[in-house]
Amino acid sequence: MLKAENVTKTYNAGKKLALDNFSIDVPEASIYGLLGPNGAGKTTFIRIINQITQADSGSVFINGKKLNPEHIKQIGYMPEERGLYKNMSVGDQILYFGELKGMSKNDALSQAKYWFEQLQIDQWWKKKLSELSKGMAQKIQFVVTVLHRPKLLILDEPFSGFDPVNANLIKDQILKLKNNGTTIILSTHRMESVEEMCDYVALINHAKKVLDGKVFDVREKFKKNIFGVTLAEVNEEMFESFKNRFQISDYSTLNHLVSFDLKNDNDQNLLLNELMKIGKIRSFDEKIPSMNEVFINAVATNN
Ligand SMILES: Nc1ncnc2c1ncn2[C@@H]1O[C@H](COP(=O)(O)OP(=O)(O)OP(=O)(O)O)[C@@H](O)[C@H]1O
Repeated sequence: MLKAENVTKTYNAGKKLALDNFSIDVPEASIYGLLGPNGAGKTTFIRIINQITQADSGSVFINGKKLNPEHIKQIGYMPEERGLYKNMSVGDQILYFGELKGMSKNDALSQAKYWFEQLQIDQWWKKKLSELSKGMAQKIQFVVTVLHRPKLLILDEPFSGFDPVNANLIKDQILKLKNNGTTIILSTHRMESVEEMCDYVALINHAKKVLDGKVFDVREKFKKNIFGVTLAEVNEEMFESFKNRFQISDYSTLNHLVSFDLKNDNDQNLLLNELMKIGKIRSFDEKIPSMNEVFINAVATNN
């Protein structure tokens, strides 16, 4: 749905390179995580898509068409620094932003009604923004972002400021939007959200893309052939000899259970066979690195 080809952007008359030949492909109706350390270039890319700033070179396409001002109405952008008017009422604010996106008043009202029900905020219409808490205001910002039914939704840290219950509420709404065909770019530092929600990710470091792909494939790529094992009723003598033959790390004994991580360069079925002789197998699973580990690893190796 969105394609970026060799996008390069500099600031300060070319002295500061913020994006260096950045290319990605965002499939339709997917959630695409845009990750990277502070200052990597994520916001710069998002601003280019939103036409707040222009790339020095390279191109961005939406559904095969070169990015142009007509696309703005198809995009919903929730920036990290939220931009609502403190002294305006919630209702007026929503109608104003709806109008900016080309909606009729009636359409904006009926969409607002839908979202106010979904987010359980029916009583807030007449309140001033200054009367709302940070999390409450953020719900309004979310409504403003999705009101005009954008085909492309760009969310920058959408969960910051929400308590766990409201974060879940917003997460479910984002997943629902995706299931209904919206394409979503999610920029976040919360790796657990990436694991839970994203289909694809790209990681930017020092202005360059250092990896991209399906979340599952990216995690698989970083795995180190480590298996976690828990055994009960362990034969101590056999376990000692096993320990001397295989590489064991993170060993612990608790409530008659022995758990350890095992680096396995052998066939895993053979390994399981060996383990079965030592005790009763309670669990045996391959350790796939978390997105947090992938992030730290990828950034460390690309510094
Ligand atoms: N208007 C600007 N003028 C000069 N330099 C800028 C400007 N905006 C961003 N930069 C620089 O460009 C680089 C990329 O910044 P960007 O805001 O895109 O990073 P980011 O990945 O969004 O970071 P964060 O996770 O902290 O939000 C940084 O080194 C930043 O200092």
